[in-house]
Amino acid sequence: MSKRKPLPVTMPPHKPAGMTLDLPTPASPLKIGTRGSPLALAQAYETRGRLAAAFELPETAFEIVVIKTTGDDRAMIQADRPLKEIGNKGLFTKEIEEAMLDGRIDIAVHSMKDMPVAQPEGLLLDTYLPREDTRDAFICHDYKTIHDLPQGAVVGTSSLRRRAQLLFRRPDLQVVEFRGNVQTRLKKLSEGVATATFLACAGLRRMDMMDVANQPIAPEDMLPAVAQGAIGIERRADDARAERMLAAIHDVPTGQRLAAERAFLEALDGSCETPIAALAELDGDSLHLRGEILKPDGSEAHAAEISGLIVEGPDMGRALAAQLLSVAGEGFFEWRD
Ligand SMILES: NCc1[nH]cc(CCC(=O)O)c1CC(=O)O
Repeated sequence: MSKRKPLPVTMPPHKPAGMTLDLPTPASPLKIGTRGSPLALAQAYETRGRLAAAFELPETAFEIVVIKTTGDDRAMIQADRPLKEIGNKGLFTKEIEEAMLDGRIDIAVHSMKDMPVAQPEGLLLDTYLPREDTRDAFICHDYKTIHDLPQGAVVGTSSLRRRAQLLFRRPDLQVVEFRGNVQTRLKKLSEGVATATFLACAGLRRMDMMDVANQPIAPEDMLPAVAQGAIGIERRADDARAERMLAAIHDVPTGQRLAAERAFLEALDGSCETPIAALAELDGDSLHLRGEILKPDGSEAHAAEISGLIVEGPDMGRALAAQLLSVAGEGFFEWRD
């Protein structure tokens, strides 16, 4: 009986002839594009850390390139002006995607909940890091839950979804615009501009601010935004190096969940102007999807859920959207232009 000699551990993985992996080096780094907010930077560092670990590269083989977007421009974004008036399509992504198409950056790191369902020609957004906590947190110094807030209390949020969900439960409350990054909003809260606000647990965790998120809200009480808690990494469709590198850090379960949630969003033709919530969860080989649509003033809300095989996720997303649209009836989206 002949035994095969085990391969020496130092032997490089088999590569077909002519296909070099062409990894980045400090002299020729992989350029990671990101916005400059503390949360965006934390997400870019996490991406860099995972890529460096997967390919045993030093951090200097990567360059973080901060890109200012229209959405970050303080003069453009006056605190009291609704984002939809400024034209929110690509507000936080346009300049980053242009930089990628120009080759100034190789990949871009995004919060998936801020990303439209379709990307510009030539770009792909199909890599996701393992999803964080998907819940919203109730941020309030004096009260534990929405229901404990006094009559007429002021709540700050710039999220149409959170505003609608809140007013659906507590029509007496007053909602004020709370623009800016997480730190800015927390500052406004401590200055007394509002009694309470909401922030995603995921963002707080990624910035090591879990003490702030001490009042997480169950999805039964506030269904999160589509893709909340997921980081996505975008690349040029023709960049073979980026494709191979990102494949090594992609989280398949997160991709399956987002496929169902984003199909739901797409079927509703959702944008930042539409209060839409959805959450997919996996259990073995099945997927459970919950969805909700609301009127912006919280006067009406419709929720439904669906279960099936993971592979049917996108179909379930579309089916759930169709079901909610038929329940809501024609005219539900009438306020939309
Ligand atoms: N729109 C801003 C935004 N985009 C993603 C997150 C949090 C992180 C995430 O949900 O992945 C936040 C801030 C917040 O909602 O508290």
